[in-house]
Amino acid sequence: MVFFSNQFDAKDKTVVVTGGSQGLGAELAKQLIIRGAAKVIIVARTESKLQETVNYIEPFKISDSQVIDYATGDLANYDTCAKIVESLDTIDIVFFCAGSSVPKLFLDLTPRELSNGVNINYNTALNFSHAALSKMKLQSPDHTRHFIFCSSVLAIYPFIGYAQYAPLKAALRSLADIIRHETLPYNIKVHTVYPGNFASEGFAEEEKTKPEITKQIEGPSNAVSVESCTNNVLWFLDRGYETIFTDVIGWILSCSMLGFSPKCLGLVQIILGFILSLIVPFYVIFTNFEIKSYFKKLNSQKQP
Ligand SMILES: NC(=O)C1=CN([C@@H]2O[C@H](COP(=O)(O)OP(=O)(O)OC[C@H]3O[C@@H](n4cnc5c(N)ncnc54)[C@H](OP(=O)(O)O)[C@@H]3O)[C@@H](O)[C@H]2O)C=CC1
Ligand SMILES: CCCCCCCCCCCCCCCC(=O)[C@@H](N)CO
Repeated sequence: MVFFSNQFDAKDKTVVVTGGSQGLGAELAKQLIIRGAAKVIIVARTESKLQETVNYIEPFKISDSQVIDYATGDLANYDTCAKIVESLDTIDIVFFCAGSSVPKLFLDLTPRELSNGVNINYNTALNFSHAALSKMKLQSPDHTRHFIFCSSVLAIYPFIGYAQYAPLKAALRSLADIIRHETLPYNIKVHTVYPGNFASEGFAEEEKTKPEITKQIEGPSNAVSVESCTNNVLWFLDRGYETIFTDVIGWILSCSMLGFSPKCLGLVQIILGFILSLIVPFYVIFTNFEIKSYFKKLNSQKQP
């Protein structure tokens, strides 16, 4: 399947993009309009930003019959998800892009930041996928529909600074794997994207609180542009991949944790997985050493 193009047909389809007011979601919405989607609905909490993005995408329409619209609401709330789904005639494709992280040391996070992490990164996808699937189940499965979950490389390698975020992205991997089973009768294909860093508005926000040690560890994942990240996602969707990475480092790290999820160049991953399993223990010793030095430095700065 993987070797044939056009496995992802957005033409004349109705697409919902959660978190579509900025970053990856907004760029995906634009590309889907360019690809001839009949209707693209972007969803987020801030109405002014949604209006701005709709105005930005409008000129990219390739036909007057296309619709780019928005819905406002907090998708961590189930009733909001249900209302948005109810307002649509049909749904063919959902991109679950809502998500954001506050990178800090665990004990520096406030209780509100902790619960926001769960709500924004997990509950938005949990609730909206449930509400959307309840509707899509009743539609005729005469063409392939798609769910695309946006996880993170951090679901594969979680490390210091991301306690508020990475565990929820790992939960998304699990949720997507389960929904992939449960949608088999409905001709809905489930994809999970594991992006590395990309330079969105959300990423710029993250950088403000990100501890030095976190920046140090994620050094090999340089932020790519939002456009390049979006193009990579669409390239792999077109070729039918269910597990998608947006940079090479993410794909390499994934070899250390293959499990039951669909593979991406599986045979090479298995071989690389073996090699990685020999290297990783040394990498862990090195990283632990770096983390201890970081805390020593922090403590010496605190005590004058
Ligand atoms: N940028 C990066 O480096 C990486 C990002 N990712 C993931 O990719 C996805 C897209 O990232 P990015 O483009 O950076 O995201 P941004 O932070 O730039 O945008 C997040 C979007 O989600 C919306 N959103 C947040 N909370 C809610 C909510 N409760 N209900 C509805 N909408 C919500 C925001 O709008 P509003 O606040 O108005 O609701 C905004 O539209 C996210 O899931 C992110 O975790 C993964 C790996 C790397
Ligand atoms: C042999 C072992 C080699 C190990 C190399 C380690 C490289 C680590 C790369 C981590 C990339 C993290 C990207 C985070 C993206 C994200 O989700 C945030 N921007 C939050 O949104």
